Amino acid sequence: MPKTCFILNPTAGPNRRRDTPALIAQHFGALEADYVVSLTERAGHAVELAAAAAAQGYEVVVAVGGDGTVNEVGRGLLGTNAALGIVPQGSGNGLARHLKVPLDLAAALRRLAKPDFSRMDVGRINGHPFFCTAGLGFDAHVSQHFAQAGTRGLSTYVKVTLREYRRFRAVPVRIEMNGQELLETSCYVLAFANASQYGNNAYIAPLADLRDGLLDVCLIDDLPVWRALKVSIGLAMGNLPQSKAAEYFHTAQARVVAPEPLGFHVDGDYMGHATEFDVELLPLALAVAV
Ligand SMILES: Nc1ncnc2c1ncn2[C@@H]1O[C@H](COP(=O)(O)OP(=O)(O)OP(=O)(O)O)[C@@H](O)[C@H]1O
Repeated sequence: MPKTCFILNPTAGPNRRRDTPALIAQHFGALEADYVVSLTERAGHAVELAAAAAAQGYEVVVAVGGDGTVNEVGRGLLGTNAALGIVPQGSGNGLARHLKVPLDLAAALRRLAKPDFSRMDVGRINGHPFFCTAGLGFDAHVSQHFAQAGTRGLSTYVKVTLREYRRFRAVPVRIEMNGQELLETSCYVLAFANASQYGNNAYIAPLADLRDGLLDVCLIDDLPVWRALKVSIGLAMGNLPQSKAAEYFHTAQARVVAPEPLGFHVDGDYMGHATEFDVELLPLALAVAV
C-alpha cells in the first residue's frame, strides 16, 4: 500500500461530515497502512500541506473535498513525484466524477488502498493551474456571485445562476488558438475543459480527455432563452456538442483579448477580472492515483 497523506477540507461540500477522519482510520488503520490525515485551516492551506507531504515522501496525497480542494492539492504536487488521490466530499466533484472515483466515502477509501497510477494533463490560465475546467464569462460570473451567496450546495447554485442570467451580457473577444487568430466574436461563455464536466454531471465538454494533450474549448457566443434551454439540456444529457448550441475547438494554447474586463474562474473558483488571458496545457504534468 502506498504511503498516503489525506488533506481534508472541513468546509467542503453541502454535508460537512464530521466523521471522515474516523472513517479513514477504520478503512486504513486496519490495513496497517502508513497514512496521516491533515486538516486545512484556511483557503490555500492545502497547497502548502500537499507540497510538504510530497517532500516528506508520501506517494499519494489525497484531496478530501471538492474541486477547489483538488485544485489546491494538485498545485502543491506539481513538479513532485507524489500522485493526487481524491475522496470526493465537495458539492460538484467534477474531476472525481470524470475519473470515476466512487462518490461513496467508504468505496473511495477502499479504492485508495490499492490505487491505479497514471498521469493527467494540467491546464493553466494566466499562470493559475487548473485540473478540471477554467473559463471566462457567465460561468465565472456565477462563481463570483455563488461565492458571495453565504450558503453553498446545488440549490443555491441554481438560484444564483437563474438570477444572474437576467443580468449578465456577452462581451466581445478576440480569440487566438494554436498561434493563429481564429475569431472575433462575442463571449457569453468560453470554457477550457481538461475534464469533461463542471461537476454534478454538467458535461460542458463530454469528449474531453485528460490525457490527450489538448483542451476542449467550448464557445457560447450568446444565450437567449431558447438557447439557454438547449444548453441546460445538453449539459445534463452530455450531448451539448451535437445540440449546435455551442461551438467546439481543440487546442494546447489559447490567447483571448477583451476590450473590457471579463471574469474568469479556475476549477469553479472565481479568480478576478482581466482583459487578456493566456491559456496553455501542460501534458501529463500530474501523477494521479485513483
Ligand atoms: N479550512 C478552511 N476554511 C475555509 N476555507 C477553506 C478551508 N480549506 C479550504 N478552503 C477553501 O474552501 C473552498 C471550497 O472547497 P471545495 O471546492 O473543495 O468544496 P466545494 O466548493 O463544496 O466543492 P466543489 O468545488 O466540488 O463544488 C476551496 O476553494 C478552498 O480554498
